Amino acid sequence: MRLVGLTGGIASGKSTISNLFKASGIPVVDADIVARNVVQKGTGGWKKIVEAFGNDVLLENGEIDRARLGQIVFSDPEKRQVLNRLLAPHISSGIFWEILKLWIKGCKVIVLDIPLLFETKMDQWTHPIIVVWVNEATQIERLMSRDGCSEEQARNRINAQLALDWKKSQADIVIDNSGTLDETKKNFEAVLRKVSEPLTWKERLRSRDGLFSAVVCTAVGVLLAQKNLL
Ligand SMILES: CC(C)(COP(=O)(O)OP(=O)(O)OC[C@H]1O[C@@H](n2cnc3c(N)ncnc32)[C@H](O)[C@@H]1O)[C@@H](O)C(=O)NCCC(=O)NCCS
Ligand SMILES: Nc1ncnc2c1ncn2[C@@H]1O[C@H](COP(=O)(O)OP(=O)(O)OP(=O)(O)O)[C@@H](O)[C@H]1O
Repeated sequence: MRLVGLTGGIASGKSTISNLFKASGIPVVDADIVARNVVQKGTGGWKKIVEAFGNDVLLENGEIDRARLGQIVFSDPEKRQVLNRLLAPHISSGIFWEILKLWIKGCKVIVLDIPLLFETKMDQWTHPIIVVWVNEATQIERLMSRDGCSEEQARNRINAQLALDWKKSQADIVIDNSGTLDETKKNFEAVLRKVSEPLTWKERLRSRDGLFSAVVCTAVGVLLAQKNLL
């Protein structure tokens, strides 16, 4: 099994690229969706948030008021660290279960769309690592227009993550998404070819079928050896 890391900066275009992967038949685990599921009303993550941040971050229906919590944590690094620390175990185990489900199905290549791949050190589990990069002016412009936020709020969100240029320097593959969507789709074709290359031996052993073959071969080997010894 090949675990492809997909990351970048906020609003750099990760979801745009993960949609292209999905359209090409490659399954994607989306850490933002996992992070939303683990804080649904009544879950362990929800309880921890209410304990730490109080009822002020709840909507009338009891769900987390994401806009309110976002305002708090993106303007206060200490509170953001608290939130990160509380949710990290829930998010990583949620991602693990999603991978396990796809492994059981026999998927050989899985894309992990994780905005904080480097920040959470999950990069060590993925190869290759794809970084979706945009220049800063474009990133701010797209973030403001998508989320309807001010430039200051956009900069706060960008500064809550490691620098996108540094992430770019750590990437195996960089997708420059500063141009038009058509240009990005064209760049994506080469990336898809690279990601879909035949699995290495190690990756094959990590896949469901590879592990099954290894177990069968070992069992047959042991049986033959026992027969020869008798
Ligand atoms: C703060 C919250 C409530 C804001 O919710 P909101 O719906 O406005 O944003 P959403 O969840 O869609 O995230 C949008 C983007 O913000 C960035 N982001 C989210 N959380 C963080 C964080 N803790 N630090 C830095 N950037 C973050 C990511 O690039 C993400 O793609 C929410 O982002 C959250 O619960 N974050 C903590 C969980 C987390 O770490 N998520 C990232 C998964 S790796
Ligand atoms: N090449 C492009 N040209 C124009 N707009 C784009 C391009 N790529 C992405 N966008 C737009 O920019 C915004 C951010 O893109 P997207 O949601 O894919 O980023 P993201 O990295 O997944 O964001 P987040 O970190 O918040 O999850 C969206 O409104 C999207 O439609």
